[in-house]
Amino acid sequence: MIAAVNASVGLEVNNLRVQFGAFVAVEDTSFAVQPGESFGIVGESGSGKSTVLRAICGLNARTSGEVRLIGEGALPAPGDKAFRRRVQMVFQDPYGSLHPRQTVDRILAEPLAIHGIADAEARIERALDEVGLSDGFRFRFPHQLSGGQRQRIAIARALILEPQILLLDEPTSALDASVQAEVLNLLEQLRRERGLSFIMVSHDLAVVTHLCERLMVMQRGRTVELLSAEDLAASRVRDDYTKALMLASKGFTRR
Ligand SMILES: Nc1ncnc2c1ncn2[C@@H]1O[C@H](COP(=O)(O)OP(=O)(O)OP(=O)(O)O)[C@@H](O)[C@H]1O
Repeated sequence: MIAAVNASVGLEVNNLRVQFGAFVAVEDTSFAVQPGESFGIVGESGSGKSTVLRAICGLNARTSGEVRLIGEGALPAPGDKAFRRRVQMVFQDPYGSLHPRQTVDRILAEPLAIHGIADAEARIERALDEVGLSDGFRFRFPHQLSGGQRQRIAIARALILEPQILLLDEPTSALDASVQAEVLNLLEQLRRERGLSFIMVSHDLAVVTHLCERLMVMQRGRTVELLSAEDLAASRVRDDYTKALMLASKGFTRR
């Protein structure tokens, strides 16, 4: 396993607003994720959670507001190639996000080629090892993997550039309960070992509180409240919408 080589880096979002045509999907959204922190974004479908993650990566066309890294030393701005290397995204549906006609080997080599990194062999081997898959998986296609294995490959692809922040968009929602727990535990282990910061989106409070220390609740593109996982577990919740989400999340318990 690799120890964290760089100090942890966090991220701040100020007054984010994202518009699709006349529709405002996200507005007045501000939050800060401290270096090494695990931060969750929850809300029902369509509340704007994924749009916030995509905005951080610069993937939405009409976006205003500020996104910046926080931590020691000179840090790259969004739009810089170095920012994209430090901030990596893991998508909800690994079947959709992994190229169906590429072997694992090529899937993992691609980001290295884009960023001009030479020691592909060693990095691929290490990334597979870190997500608990042996070298024997290197030449399989996505359809030759289980759902949990596909998600592990998607995580390995995100890790291969040694980022400092992972943006996780419903990383376990396509998996059944036991595999979901395995992948969440793997993510938590990687976060601790690498000193990563996480921003994780989910509609499921049980999943978010398994992994996150603080969270933001969103409804119709706006922040309902910011609270700690402890507050949530102790039902120190102000807003009725958050209370309704708690009721809807069966099996919601603090880890
Ligand atoms: N490219 C786009 N063009 C137009 N509207 C969009 C686009 N992307 C998202 N939206 C709209 O913005 C709103 C927020 O979408 P978003 O995907 O961020 O929600 P979400 O909370 O992540 O939902 P889910 O949990 O279902 O993924 C939705 O009403 C969606 O239809």
